[in-house]
Order: sequence, then structure tokens, then C-alpha cells
Amino acid sequence: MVKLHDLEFEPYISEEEIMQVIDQISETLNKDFGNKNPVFLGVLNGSFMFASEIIKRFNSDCEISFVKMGSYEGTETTGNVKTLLGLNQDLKGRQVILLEDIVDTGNTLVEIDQILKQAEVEDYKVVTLFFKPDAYKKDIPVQYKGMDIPNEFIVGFGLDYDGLGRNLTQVYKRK
Ligand SMILES: O=P(O)(O)OC[C@H]1O[C@H](OP(=O)(O)OP(=O)(O)O)[C@H](O)[C@@H]1O
Ligand code: HPA
Repeated sequence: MVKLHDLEFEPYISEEEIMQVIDQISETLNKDFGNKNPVFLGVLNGSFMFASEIIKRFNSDCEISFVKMGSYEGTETTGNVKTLLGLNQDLKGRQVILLEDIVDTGNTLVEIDQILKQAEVEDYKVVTLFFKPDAYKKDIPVQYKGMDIPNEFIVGFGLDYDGLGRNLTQVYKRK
């Protein structure tokens, strides 16, 4: 059990399970994007740990860039996704692999979709470690999903509750 601010969280997904899932995703990404020189685009802050593990396992040429988006207060989305740091690289005509720690309501994805269309990327695919099918209400396809999880608030492996919990190496859910 861990306590973060006022809430208690219990162990939910082990580090071993997370690494197995990342190995599986990476195998597919190596098959699908080897020799395409893709740009991995991580969505900060939450994706930093996942992005690092994915990139370490990619065996061909690639580049890495980040955007920083924010919309959560406590355990709920505000519905207002702010671009805190935008694209700082020309992605026109590039193959982009978007790296998310979690796709929940999909609000963040809608915002990033606009950013990538405006940047005139050739194509982009979405990779997410965690996906909440019961919460996702948008039409943007999510091509690579590590793990479907129920609509419960989780922390760890990059995901936070009001800033805390990102350093946890396994995932916890709200007790
Ligand atoms: O599908 P959604 O409901 O939009 O939720 C997903 C987004 O929420 C989290 O980011 P957050 O806004 O909490 O910022 P953070 O990554 O800095 O924690 C997470 O990292 C995703 O980017
Ligand atoms: O379940 C979650 N936990 C932490 N951050 C999040 N951002 C969207 N969903 C979540």
C-alpha cells in the first residue's frame, strides 16, 4: 500500500508484467517501423518512463521528441487540455509514433491529433501502455495498446496523482 497526498493506493500491475507488455509492443514496433526512421513523440510528463523503455528496445534508426500536455487535476480530467510545450521540430512528411503512458477519455489525443495534422506529418500511429476502453469516447484510432484496464485511477511508472507517484516502478490503483 502507498499513500500519496490524501489517497491510498494498492498494488495492481507488477513491474514484471509491465516489462513483458513493453517487450511485446517493441517486437511489433521493430517489425512495423524498422528502416522507416520514425520520430517517436513522447507526451510528457507521464510517458517519460515508457518512452525510455520503448526507445531502448528499438533497433533501427529513429529520432525522439517530446510535447508536454496537461489536463488532470487530482483524479479527474478538467476537459481542458493545455499544450504546455509544443513541437520544437519540423515533422512535415515524417512517420510519427506517438507514445502515451495512458489513453483515458481521449481528450489529450484529440488535441495532439490537431497538432500533428497542422504539422503535416506523413502519418502517425498511437502507442499507449495503458488503455481504458470504458472511458474512451473518441474516434481517433489507437493502434498499439499494451494493456486494457478498467476505469479506475492508477499511479506509478510515470503516472501521477497531483505530481506524486511517478517514480513508482510498478502500478497501483486507488484503494
Ligand atoms: O485520455 P485523457 O483523459 O486525456 O488522459 C490521458 C492523459 O492524461 C495524462 O496526462 P496529464 O494531463 O495528467 O499530464 P501528465 O502527463 O503531466 O501527468 C496522461 O499522461 C495522458 O497524456
Ligand atoms: O488513471 C490515471 N492515472 C493517472 N493519470 C491519468 N491520466 C489519465 N488517466 C490517468
